[in-house]
Amino acid sequence: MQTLLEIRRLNQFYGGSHILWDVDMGIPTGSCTCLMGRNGMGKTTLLRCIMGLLPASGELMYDGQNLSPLAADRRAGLGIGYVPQGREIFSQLTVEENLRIGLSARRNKRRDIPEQIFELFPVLKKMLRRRGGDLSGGQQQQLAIGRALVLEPRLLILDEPTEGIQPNIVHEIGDIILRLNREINLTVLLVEQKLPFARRVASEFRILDKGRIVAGGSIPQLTDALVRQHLTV
Ligand SMILES: Nc1ncnc2c1ncn2[C@@H]1O[C@H](COP(=O)(O)OP(=O)(O)OP(=O)(O)O)[C@@H](O)[C@H]1O
Repeated sequence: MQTLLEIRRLNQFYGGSHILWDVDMGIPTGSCTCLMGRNGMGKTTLLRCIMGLLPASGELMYDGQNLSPLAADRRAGLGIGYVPQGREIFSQLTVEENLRIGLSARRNKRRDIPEQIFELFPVLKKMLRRRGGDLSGGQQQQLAIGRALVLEPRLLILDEPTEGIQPNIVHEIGDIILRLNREINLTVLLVEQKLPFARRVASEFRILDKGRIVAGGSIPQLTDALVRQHLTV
């Protein structure tokens, strides 16, 4: 199995607190890998380290390239799309303006929004002139994913995309992630707390417990014992 992103001995500190401890993790090319763990175990922190939004020591190799010396915008430009926790939609900007923000990180100078985004999210086309703040939670999540896809990434990183979203829309977000992964061949790294959702969309899992990777494998290897030990509250 080829690895698109390889993390080796990653350590991260917030001031004096040691948050991530010698994290070793590989994201197989073509996988949908779910990073799991209870609240406060370091999942968001790890994603932010990958994106270059937080400093960390250790090795980060993406498609054979060393990411460590690169600033966040350069990492995005290599084809890593990021949908942050809480979505971070600009509520005063229109849907179109929010999508255009994603274009700024592109390597080539293409300046139009790829049509594929509107095929995936028809609602965004209908709402192009509406302000981001007027969209529902589910629509905002679609906009946040759309904005990350404007880069035409190879790796898409999503931080709890179903948080605060109505159950019927959660299923729809799952369908979209499955399509991106299976049809468009995007490699996906996802933080997700909802177990049925993770089991449905992911092919691989990794578990963080107190800042350390304590388990991982393919989704059928995510046993009830592991769930009890590391995930249930
Ligand atoms: N800006 C910060 N300064 C200091 N400590 C922080 C900061 N952000 C997070 N932490 C601490 O780092 C640890 C990991 O937080 P992180 O948000 O990465 O966890 P998480 O697994 O993503 O949790 P959640 O599911 O609640 O988002 C927590 O103990 C948290 O209190």
